Amino acid sequence: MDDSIPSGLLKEWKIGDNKLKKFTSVEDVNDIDALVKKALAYKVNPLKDATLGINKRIGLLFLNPSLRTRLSTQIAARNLGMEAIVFNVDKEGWQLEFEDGVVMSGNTSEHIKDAGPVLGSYFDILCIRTFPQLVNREDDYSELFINAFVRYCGRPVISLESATLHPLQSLTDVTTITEILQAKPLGRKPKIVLTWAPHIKPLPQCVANSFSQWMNAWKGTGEFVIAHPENYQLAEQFTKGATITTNQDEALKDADFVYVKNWSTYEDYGKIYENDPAWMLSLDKLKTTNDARVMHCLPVRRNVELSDDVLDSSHSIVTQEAANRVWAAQAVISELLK
Ligand SMILES: NCCC[C@H](NC(=O)CCC(=O)O)C(=O)O
Ligand SMILES: NC(=O)OP(=O)(O)O
Repeated sequence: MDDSIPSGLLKEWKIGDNKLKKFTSVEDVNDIDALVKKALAYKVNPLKDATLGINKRIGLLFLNPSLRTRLSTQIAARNLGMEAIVFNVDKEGWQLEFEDGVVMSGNTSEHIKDAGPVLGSYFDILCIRTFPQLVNREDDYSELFINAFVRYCGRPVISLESATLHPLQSLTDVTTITEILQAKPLGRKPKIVLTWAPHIKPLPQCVANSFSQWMNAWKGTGEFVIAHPENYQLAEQFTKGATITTNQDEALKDADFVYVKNWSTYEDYGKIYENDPAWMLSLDKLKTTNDARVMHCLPVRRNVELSDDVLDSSHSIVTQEAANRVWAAQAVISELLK
């Protein structure tokens, strides 16, 4: 499949100014398409702003594991001339406390109120990954960790996936869809389907929430459909505007893009109610689609969430999607550097 960007298009692109101050949600972005164009322009010419971040430092703090986010963000920063320092707080740092006013007589050794300003003195931009606990919905959905981080570090913050959202992933996803449609235009806006998939562990709702939020905000979305089993509805604040169904076959009809993701329950929070393998996308199910491209943020559990025959087929664009993480991160960092 040809996934290159037609070079003529690049000349016509006027890349707008997003005036980003932080990047924790689609709500921080004024113009999604401008950011996407910026990402695709970096893909064509990775080093076009190679000195923009010279003598600047970006700190990447991980409270949870990562492959793509950590590496692509470091590469993106390097392409802009920045020094990137990764800190695995969960393994190498003091255990951080994020709640205000607590008596710190338990496991946490350092408050974000103290660590935040210190980190802010070391770095020009700070990034953090903090998964949800999946125990108390109110706590997770208040985004306690990333909000405290934003509040106390005094620097522009990039979310590397928080308790409820994964905006760098979603920007990449919109970028990848745009890239594919530019290489092979449909002549109409695409039908995009987010489908739940089985998994063995209770997973965050972040990627699904975030994809829904971006799909609903993006002008390029034609029809956006979310398919999930009974009792797997996501938070309405992110899905409002989407068509929601429990009939996966119905959702898949004529789809141009199918985004596959597991999430745990939102209402009765953080549970697994359903693991019917019938929800796993197969080549057979893709027959009613418009030769759909299949997306997944990765990591993916093969033959649980997605079958080998789909992942290893030409439908799958998961590698292209993951590769594009670099350009999305580079677009965001460069906006924050301005
Ligand atoms: N950053 C991308 C996804 C991260 C996380 N997946 C996971 O934890 C998968 C773990 C596993 O399969 O063991 C999620 O769904 O939000
Ligand atoms: N998609 C994604 O965020 O991957 P990592 O968890 O490996 O960073």
